[in-house]
Amino acid sequence: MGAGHNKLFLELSQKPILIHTLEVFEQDSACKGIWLAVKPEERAFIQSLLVKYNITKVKALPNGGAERQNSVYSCVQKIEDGEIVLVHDAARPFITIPVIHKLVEAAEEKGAVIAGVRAKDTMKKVENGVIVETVDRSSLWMIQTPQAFQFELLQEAEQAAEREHFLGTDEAMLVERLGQTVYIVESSYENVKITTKEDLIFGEAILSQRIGG
Ligand SMILES: Nc1ccn([C@@H]2O[C@H](COP(=O)(O)OP(=O)(O)OP(=O)(O)O)[C@@H](O)[C@H]2O)c(=O)n1
Ligand SMILES: C[C@](O)(CO)[C@H](O)COP(=O)(O)O
Repeated sequence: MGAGHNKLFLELSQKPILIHTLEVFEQDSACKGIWLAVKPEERAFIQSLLVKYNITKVKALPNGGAERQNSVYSCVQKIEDGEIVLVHDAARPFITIPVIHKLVEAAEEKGAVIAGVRAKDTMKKVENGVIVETVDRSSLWMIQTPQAFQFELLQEAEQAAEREHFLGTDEAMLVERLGQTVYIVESSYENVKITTKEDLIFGEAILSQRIGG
């Protein structure tokens, strides 16, 4: 993003991205608690934001790690018990309560369910600037968060990955390694991960359309 500081503090419609994300879970009456991994040097500022925006469901703010998976592990260690746990990127502020509920309902039945959308573009595998394969996109999905799991399954998957020094790019990979089936719930193309500057423009457009409509 090149923001010079944590991109999650950048504002969309005069509110930090982090707060947009937290507000969705705050407003979801089915959400019993939020565990938020933070950089130690940002903890006090984040606590002040939670007070300012009246975010009340945060149960703990453990230290995050070098990689996303390490941060998730810190949070999972702090959760004492639970039924369904959702892992969500703070950088995906446009998640909606209906998608969250679809995930939770499916996870209650199936154990492991993740959000995703179908690939829209033609997909090719490229090596050293050369096309090596055109991949059949009919079975390709772009994976998002939330990723929802029965708590004990996520705990087991996280502990196994930690023990075996396996680093994945999402939680489903850790559960797949256990031989467990992971299911998909169709989400929305609006649930983007704010990654580059253009995503801020998409984000403002999504918000103005939601407020306007
Ligand atoms: N060490 C890390 C890195 C990322 N995340 C979480 O993972 C999400 C998705 O990661 P992303 O934003 O893509 O990665 P960053 O490394 O934070 O950002 P960037 O790629 O823009 O530098 C972040 O919103 C944050 O919630 C985390 O908890 N711990
Ligand atoms: C979990 C994720 O958001 C699914 O798309 C993504 O894999 C996170 O990856 P990042 O490299 O940490 O952004």
